[in-house]
Amino acid sequence: MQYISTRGSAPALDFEGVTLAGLANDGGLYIPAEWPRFSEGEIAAMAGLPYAELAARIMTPFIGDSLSQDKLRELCAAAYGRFSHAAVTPLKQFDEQQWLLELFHGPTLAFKDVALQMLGLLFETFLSRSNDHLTIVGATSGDTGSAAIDAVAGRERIDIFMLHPSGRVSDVQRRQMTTVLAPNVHNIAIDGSFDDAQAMVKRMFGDSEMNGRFRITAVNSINWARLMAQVVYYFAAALQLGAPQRKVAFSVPTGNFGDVFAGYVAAKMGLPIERLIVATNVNDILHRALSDGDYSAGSVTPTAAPSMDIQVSSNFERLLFDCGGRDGTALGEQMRAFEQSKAMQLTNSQREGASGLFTSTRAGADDMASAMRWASDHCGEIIDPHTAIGLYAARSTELAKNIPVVTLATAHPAKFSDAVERATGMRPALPSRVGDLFAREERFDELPGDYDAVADYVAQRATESR
Ligand SMILES: Cc1ncc(COP(=O)(O)O)c(C=O)c1O
Ligand SMILES: N[C@@H](CCOP(=O)(O)O)C(=O)O
Repeated sequence: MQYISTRGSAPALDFEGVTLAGLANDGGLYIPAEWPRFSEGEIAAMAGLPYAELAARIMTPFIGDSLSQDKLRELCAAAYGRFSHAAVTPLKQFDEQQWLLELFHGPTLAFKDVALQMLGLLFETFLSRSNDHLTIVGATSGDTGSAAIDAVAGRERIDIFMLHPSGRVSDVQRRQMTTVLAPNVHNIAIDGSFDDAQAMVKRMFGDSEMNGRFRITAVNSINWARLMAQVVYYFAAALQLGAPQRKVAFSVPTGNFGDVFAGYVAAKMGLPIERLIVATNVNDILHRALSDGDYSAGSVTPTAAPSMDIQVSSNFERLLFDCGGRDGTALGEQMRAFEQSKAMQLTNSQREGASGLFTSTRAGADDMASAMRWASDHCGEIIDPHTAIGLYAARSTELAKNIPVVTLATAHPAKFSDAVERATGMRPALPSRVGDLFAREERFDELPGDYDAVADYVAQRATESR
């Protein structure tokens, strides 16, 4: 399998190459040169497989000969062996049509673990071949940070620098990052939003001095391997609900467009998906883009679903590339203009391509709180604010009654206990697997939202640790 850049001028790479590269060197994102496709019979044969085996089957065509089948199965068993639920991503029924896919049974209580446990092992495997050293530079609105840190803390050939927006993540989210005191973990609170942090990370990839000296890679969903691993749970859920004979819809709480793009990939691979519902909070650039073509970023409004407080959604570029005729040169121009003006209008082919599968809904604070109360009052389930946005969108989208709608439960409610308590009157307790989080020492540095300050910090620490 070869991967190409959405901006058309970076070299094509194999799976090992894209995993270690993160972002393409023309500023684009890597995407498979063509979509692998399973037949209906091949999909039917996956029903009932244990999660780790299903993961190996789905990942095989993307990995090509970068890993042997034995090694791939070993890594999947290790990655998904750390989940606290035997099903890894269990499915629950809410009513005749509504279902919940719980993606938060990993070590850091959010869906990010599903991909990052695997990515940490992939980095380790590929680095052991070259004896090289990697510098991970990532941005987080709260969940990617802890999941990535958990996946690589203490690994000898890796340093991780994680930027979070100061004061804009929950206490649990911050502590899950800042109480990991392994010497290769460097937490930075920046003065700014997640978008500011993400822009600095992308700029560092294009900074030939930094990238040349430190071999920078990504743990954000700009890294293709993240999305590949997220495709698996769409198959897992749909197979339980009758796929490939029955179509299923998914409602996905969306920020950086990675999770829902993994659903799009599942559809491209042959999974019969009726609709992908993109659920946003008031930071609704994706809702505006999908409903009337207006992709223009305003300033970020802090909400009770902080992980979705994002305006510039990295993975939307992958969709625009695939739906808009895979013209990297044209998309490169369109994206560079967007980076300057922070506004663009989707082309007709991009809009038509997206409308076949995607629909979108924006949820305000009251919509989110009422969805939390509905889940609690009618189904006895406490859900987190991000999941609530997905559930609100799922329940407000008109679909035929025989189509099951699966809301992705992206985080454990205890990560956002204040917001959950405000909406439902109930305060969810932290599961014992995160331990004594509030008794642990924290360590992080604060930096201004300034690229040079962050680059100097990374350069100094990365040099010291070699
Ligand atoms: C809990 C939670 N829900 C939803 C999202 C949105 O997912 P994505 O950025 O893949 O669209 C995030 C952050 O990414 C998150 O942490
Ligand atoms: N919500 C995310 C933001 C980063 O998204 P990613 O999926 O691209 O890593 C977070 O929690 O950090």
